[in-house]
Amino acid sequence: MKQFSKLQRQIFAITTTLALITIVIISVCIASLLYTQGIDNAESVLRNKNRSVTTLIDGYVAPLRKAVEYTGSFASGVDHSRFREQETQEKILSLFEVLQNTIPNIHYIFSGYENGALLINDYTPPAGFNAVIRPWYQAAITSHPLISDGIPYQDINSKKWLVSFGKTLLDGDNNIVGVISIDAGMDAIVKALAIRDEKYPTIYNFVMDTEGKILIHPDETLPDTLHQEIFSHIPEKMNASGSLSYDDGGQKKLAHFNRIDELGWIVVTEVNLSDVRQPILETITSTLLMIVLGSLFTTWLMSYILSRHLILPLKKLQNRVQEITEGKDELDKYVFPNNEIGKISEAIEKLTEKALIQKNIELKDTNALLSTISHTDQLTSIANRRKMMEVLYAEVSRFQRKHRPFSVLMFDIDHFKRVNDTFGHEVGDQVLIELAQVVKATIRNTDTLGRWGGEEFVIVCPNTDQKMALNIAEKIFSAIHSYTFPLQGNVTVSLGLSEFTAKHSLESILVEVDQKMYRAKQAGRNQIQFR
Ligand SMILES: Nc1nc2c(ncn2[C@@H]2O[C@H](COP(=O)(O)OP(=O)(O)OP(=O)(O)O)[C@@H](O)[C@H]2O)c(=O)[nH]1
Repeated sequence: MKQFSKLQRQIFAITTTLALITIVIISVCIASLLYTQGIDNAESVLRNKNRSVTTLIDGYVAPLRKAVEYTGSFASGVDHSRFREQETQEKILSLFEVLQNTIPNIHYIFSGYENGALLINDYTPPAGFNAVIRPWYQAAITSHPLISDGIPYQDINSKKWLVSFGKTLLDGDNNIVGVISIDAGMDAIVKALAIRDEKYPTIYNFVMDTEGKILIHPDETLPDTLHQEIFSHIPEKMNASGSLSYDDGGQKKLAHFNRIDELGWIVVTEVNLSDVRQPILETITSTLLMIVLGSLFTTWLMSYILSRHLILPLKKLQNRVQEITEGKDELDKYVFPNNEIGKISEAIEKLTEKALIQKNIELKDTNALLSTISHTDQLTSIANRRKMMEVLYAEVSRFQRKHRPFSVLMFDIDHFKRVNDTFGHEVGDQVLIELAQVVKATIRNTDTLGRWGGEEFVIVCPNTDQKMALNIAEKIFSAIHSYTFPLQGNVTVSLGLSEFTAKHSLESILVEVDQKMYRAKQAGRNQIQFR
């Protein structure tokens, strides 16, 4: 699994926290905005529906009321005060017929008179019929001189819902002689009220009168009942229209009403609040979901971009520094970005390289010093026994590969114990130092002089056969003899030498020169043994 760096986790934590805070703030704002908008929208739907139903009812009723006005006026050419005359009755009935045929919604058009008589086409009133006591007659009298409010009623025979408008008929002296009335079918109105809405399935319309009595309702069992719940919420000082919310037996409702004053009707359009809230909550949920997903994606994208621009160069820098310190030849191919981080990274990279080069130089110097120390005799500053072994090993190898001759000389100061005993150890040391310098000055640069131990010395001479070695030994002898040491004067040495041959090994030639040196001692010291 991919390991995230600490910086990546911190960037992710910061961006996520900021995103969550933003999500919460935006969510609350958007949720309240959407809720308010949703309710406004529902109110606007209610208002529009209510208005269209009201307009439809208005349009439906207006010609009927006009017909009532026209029929009852002298403009129709009928004098209703002469209703008892046969000729007038025929005139009235033929006018009714014309109106019934031209205005589509008229179910019945009829007139009643103060003597109880009824004038109507295609209907025979039952025996003893008295127009004056009929509700439509009384309503028109009550509303005089205006047209009576539209009163819905169910026809006994057809069971159809009808609405009735009536108006008083006057003689020349403005005395009431009867009532003209039109009954119109309410099918179209009931149909308009019953139209459903796809978005809000519980929307419906109904009509009630100014006392809260339901006049027309899609549920045909309800007319003639009181609707106290909504009526109590409609403002007493009656506005032409308005919105309200109320509690209808535990069901919260949102409603809009419109008054049709000339009918005394209130058209109400209402909907269950839960029905309105449902789509709002769905919109809020889906919107918030999109916001959350969008924000989380943006957060991830921000983290990714920040990581690419901030963390990747730093990681590469870390790798590069590691590679430099590990001394890798081929460095990562990554090119740092052209920004502050890239510039800092390049500077650190250069600094690391510089520091490493400096360290390497110091290390080389230290190693060289260590090598010198480990190969140098502390007292005389010439090669020590370890160095001489290395030189010998190298010469033996070269001899074996290239058959290049070389010789080994070993010498020891004669009676050195006496020097120490007579003049002290420090003088002895000084003799060793000076002797080494004298010998070193005598031999070639290519020859290596080393202290083998105590007062014993070894010289390895490359490209030197036995004869040449003897020559060197004699030069050394002559140099030592001619050197005068400050306190003890002259010293002598006993020397053994051998040329390395194919029969020798590194160990055997050392044993051999040591034995020759011993023989020189035995033979009286201050001499060279080469056989
Ligand atoms: N001052 C000093 N003396 C040393 C050092 N190394 C060895 N010696 C002395 O060298 C002397 C060697 O004595 P011996 O082995 O008896 O040899 P010698 O007295 O030189 O006699 P021959 O070799 O037989 O001629 C001893 O007294 C050692 O203490 C050193 O580094 N400094």
